[in-house]
Amino acid sequence: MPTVAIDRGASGPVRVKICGLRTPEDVAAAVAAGARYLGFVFFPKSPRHLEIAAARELALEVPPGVAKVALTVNATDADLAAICDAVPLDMLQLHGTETPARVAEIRDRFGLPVMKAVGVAEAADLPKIAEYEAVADQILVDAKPPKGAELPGGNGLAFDWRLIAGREWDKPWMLAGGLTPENVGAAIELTGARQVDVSSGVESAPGQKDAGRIRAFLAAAQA
Ligand SMILES: O=C(O)c1ccccc1N[C@@H]1O[C@H](COP(=O)(O)O)[C@@H](O)[C@H]1O
Repeated sequence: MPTVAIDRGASGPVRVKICGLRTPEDVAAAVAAGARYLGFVFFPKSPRHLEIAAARELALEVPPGVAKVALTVNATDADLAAICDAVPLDMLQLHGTETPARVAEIRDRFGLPVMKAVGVAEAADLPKIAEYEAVADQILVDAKPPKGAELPGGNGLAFDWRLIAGREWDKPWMLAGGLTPENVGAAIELTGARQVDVSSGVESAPGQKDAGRIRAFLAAAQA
């Protein structure tokens, strides 16, 4: 059963997702700092990739009330089944080119809330959000990766937040892409985001989380 409510987060502090956790120390630091979502990456090209057994061990350490999110990229049903069977999860984050129909299929088949990432670089990218709102439980509004990028996310790249300033969507949403302890306050102020997601911005090197930067990010997001 999911341990967190999925809503707009209108009341209370801004909710933070720390993504790409790889060690028990990472999990402990994110939980102690007050993260509401923890992301585990299942994408072998990523420096944050986890084997399923390792993710299971980490997920078992997460207290109730903190959502455990599996990030996948164009995963097959077999891949998803292997992850969902072994790892206690609260949500799937789909970060590839999954179509709205595929998102709906995954949501039905695996019985978990789904957050679909939508890449934004210009105003013409925004209508895609509405397409996915119809089938996903949450939308992750992320920076579109540069052409030819190895990773479809986790590149530490921000988009022009003015593109979504004051925008409202029907479904809960989260802001991502190049957020850091230094810029997250401005990003929240400009966009009105009530949920934010970070990976590279709380690392000392790719895949190496930094407990001090995790604390600083939470403090800045919730200031
Ligand atoms: O973090 C990764 O390695 C990753 C790999 C493949 C797809 C998405 C990935 N990360 C997600 O990307 C956004 C933004 O990350 P960043 O803060 O700009 O580094 C975030 O949602 C991560 O969950």
